[in-house]
Amino acid sequence: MATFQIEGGHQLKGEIRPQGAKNEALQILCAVLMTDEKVYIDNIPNIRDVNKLIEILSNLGVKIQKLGQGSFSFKSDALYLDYLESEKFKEEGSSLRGSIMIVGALLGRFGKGYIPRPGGDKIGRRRLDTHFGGFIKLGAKFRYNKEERFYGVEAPNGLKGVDMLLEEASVTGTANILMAAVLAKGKTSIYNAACEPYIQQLCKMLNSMGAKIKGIGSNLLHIEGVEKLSGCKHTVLPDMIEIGSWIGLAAMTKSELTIKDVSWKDLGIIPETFRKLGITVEKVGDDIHIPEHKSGYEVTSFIDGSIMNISDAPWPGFTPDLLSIILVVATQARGSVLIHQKMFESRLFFVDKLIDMGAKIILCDPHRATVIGHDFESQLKATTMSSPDIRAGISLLIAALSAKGVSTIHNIEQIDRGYEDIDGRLRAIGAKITRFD
Ligand SMILES: CC(=O)N[C@H]1[C@@H](OP(=O)(O)OP(=O)(O)OC[C@H]2O[C@@H](n3ccc(=O)[nH]c3=O)[C@H](O)[C@@H]2O)O[C@H](CO)[C@@H](O)[C@@H]1O
Ligand SMILES: C=C(OP(=O)(O)O)C(=O)O
Repeated sequence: MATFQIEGGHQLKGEIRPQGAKNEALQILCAVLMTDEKVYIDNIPNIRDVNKLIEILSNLGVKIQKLGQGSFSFKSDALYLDYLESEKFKEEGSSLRGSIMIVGALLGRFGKGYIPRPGGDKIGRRRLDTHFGGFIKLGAKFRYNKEERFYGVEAPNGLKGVDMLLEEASVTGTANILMAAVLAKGKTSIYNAACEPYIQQLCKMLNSMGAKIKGIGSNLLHIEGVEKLSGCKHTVLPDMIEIGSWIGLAAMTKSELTIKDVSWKDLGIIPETFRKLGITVEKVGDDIHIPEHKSGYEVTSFIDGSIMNISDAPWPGFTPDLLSIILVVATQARGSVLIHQKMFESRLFFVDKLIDMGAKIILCDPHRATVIGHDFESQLKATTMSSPDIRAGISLLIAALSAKGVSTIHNIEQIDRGYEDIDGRLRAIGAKITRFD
């Protein structure tokens, strides 16, 4: 278990370039399985989850070439599908969430796909019903081995297009069903589809490979099945969750930061949500500039004067992955805010650690926490903690960077799952952080 030691209370300054998006890269990497031609991808982040998925692809027989930093080519012309039934795959496939999307890609192309119960953050129930319900509607036979928690879908005679209404707008579920449907016979429609920028990117990539997807960006996708896909070139967007993390870090440490080339058009409601906490988020070309918040930041209130409430919702609502960061930033705001994590039921428990550090938070129930901001009148105190999940981990890191004294964070592998060279990049803007492996 690796550890960070952080000397908090220092102001940071400089420019940050966001990494490629973790959750887009995981979708895009699965899509390389859908053609026997070469696929070139740029801006792939060098993070644990993505590297694990690349390893799974390599074990499946994908020929992978690293062409430069973040640039790779993939050729899936001779796959070892037997690997899918090996013990090795049962171990590797269950180590991250993103691996689930190889099922749709393989089912579409080869008529079969298998996966052990995928990993990812332990932040609540993470059901796969939407995924498998969609495959079954496309004509696949489903089997589940309860003992081994191993899922399988098979369609030896191919998939058949169908109209479907998803039970929930699942992000990886939509990506999975979409990949299967583009190679099904006939027309499919997916209503209540997730429509976040990363799904849009997947649709654009598949279309550039020869797929016929319409309705991109909406919650109703129309797909006309094709027989075969070809190679393509694709560039992964900057990571909006990382961008939000830098905004939160800048405000909390009263630092001036410029976040370069953020792709504003794909940030949706994210900048506006940080503004609700009183944070100045300036648009400078395609960069975000956060000025030094010398006199803190004040939570806005609703028109009727009622207390501010920030909650998550499927896109274009506010992403659940940034709520932990919003929560930590609220601990130093002027005013109070109710954080409502609607999607995941175990994601707010990390507030105990913030309370230990002196933050004023009432955990109302597993989904809601009220934060009463300190307005910088009292600094958080350094402590020793362990990172329970990726976003709680980065939030605790932000808290530690703003706190008085030296903090220790254990289990930083959680942070490394989604943040590339986080300590190196923090040191480059003036943070005092050391990694112990
Ligand atoms: C690898 C990856 O891409 N992971 C992301 C993906 O996970 P993932 O695709 O696993 O998450 P889902 O979109 O399936 O659902 C997340 C949770 O929200 C609930 N839910 C979902 C949709 C809905 O309309 N109502 C509802 O309550 C689900 O029951 C589930 O508990 O999307 C999540 C939601 O943005 C993000 O937190 C994860 O970072
Ligand atoms: C929940 C997350 O990731 P995963 O779905 O990979 O666990 C996240 O990125 O915040």
